[in-house]
Amino acid sequence: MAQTILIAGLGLIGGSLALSMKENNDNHLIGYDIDPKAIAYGVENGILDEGVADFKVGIKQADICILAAPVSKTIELIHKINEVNLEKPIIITDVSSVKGSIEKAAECITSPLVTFIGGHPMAGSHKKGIEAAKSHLFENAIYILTPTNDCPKEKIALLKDVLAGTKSTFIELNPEEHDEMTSVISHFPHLIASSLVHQAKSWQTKHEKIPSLAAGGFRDITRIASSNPAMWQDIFFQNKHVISRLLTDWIAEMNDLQQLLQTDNQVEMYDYLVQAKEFRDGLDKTKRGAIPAFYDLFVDIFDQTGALLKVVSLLAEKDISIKNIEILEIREGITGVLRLSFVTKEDQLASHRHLTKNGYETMLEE
Ligand SMILES: NC(=O)C1=CN([C@@H]2O[C@H](COP(=O)(O)OP(=O)(O)OC[C@H]3O[C@@H](n4cnc5c(N)ncnc54)[C@H](O)[C@@H]3O)[C@@H](O)[C@H]2O)C=CC1
Ligand SMILES: O=C(O)C(=O)Cc1ccc(O)cc1
Repeated sequence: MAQTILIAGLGLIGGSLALSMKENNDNHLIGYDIDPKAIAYGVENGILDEGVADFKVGIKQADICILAAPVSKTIELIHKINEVNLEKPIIITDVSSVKGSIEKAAECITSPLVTFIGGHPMAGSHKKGIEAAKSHLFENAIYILTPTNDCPKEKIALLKDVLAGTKSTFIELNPEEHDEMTSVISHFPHLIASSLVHQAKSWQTKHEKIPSLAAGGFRDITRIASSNPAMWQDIFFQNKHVISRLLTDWIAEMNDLQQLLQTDNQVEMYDYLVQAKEFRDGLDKTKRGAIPAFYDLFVDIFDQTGALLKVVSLLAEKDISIKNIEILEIREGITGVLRLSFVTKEDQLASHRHLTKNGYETMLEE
């Protein structure tokens, strides 16, 4: 049955969810945002069927409401629900990167017409705003739901059905598990990535060439530091207890490493690196992680006019779609390296075969 869906918060995630739902069903999509420009963009570009200037007006019409504002603003919207005189049953979900504080706010909802099911699609980008929204953003990603134990199964099934266009895989967790796990694999790494960038920035005062030396490894490990600072600041404070615990463990571990260096303990340092490599390599052998990554292929090229075009044309011949291209280590007149990213392993392997056949030296990222 067609549903009326309100999306409150029309940014990267709200906009992408709207697009993914629009492609796959005939539901009526209403959008609300504190920024009227986001609503106008959604309506003018056919992402939404309708915009509303008042959250309370939108939620009264909706069968399903998706809260997609920053976490702290989503909590404020949840508190507003009690001010609305709802007239029909509604499923309310959210997309926040933190679930404990959201669940706590949802416990305050008094209306028996509301079923609250926390949600978190585990995909994103460094961009923000509805202009950056993509219908395929959540494809192959894990979509976490945090229903309470007494949540009716048919309501969970209906929500999954409405979100089917995301083409993500749903898993159910409780909010505590969610906040610990996402802290380990997403929130805390973000904090460390930003701190590494700060370290490079402060050493730049001594060595001004640091930015031009910052190569593959540094760029890989700090990529996420380029994401939306306002969003991450909010996430850190909403999940501050878990992040704080991880930070304490991390500081202790850094002190241990300092100790190994100062006591010239090469054996234990080697062991530390081997264990990290084994765990990291094991991650790649199992399934792709919760946040979709890409399959990379490194291709040696010569810095000649048209070198990039030649590689791209060869892959186009085979109808292979490239997700991302990065030129690494290019220096005038000598070989450089292209990093090509693919969505599937098949595309990665087919590109490897085709480019090798055409005389290119390539290296697969295993
Ligand atoms: N960006 C990412 O990579 C991911 C973000 N998330 C979560 O999604 C949520 C939204 O993030 P993005 O879409 O990336 O942010 P965004 O900055 O692109 O969009 C947020 C939107 O919410 C609107 N907004 C702010 N306060 C509001 C309020 N009180 N009422 C209605 N709208 C309001 C803003 O005007 C903006 O349009 C956050 O809770 C974040 O934790 C979840 C997965 C990935
Ligand atoms: O691309 C990445 O590595 C991300 O970290 C994207 C992301 C950001 C926030 C989330 O809550 C979930 C996923």
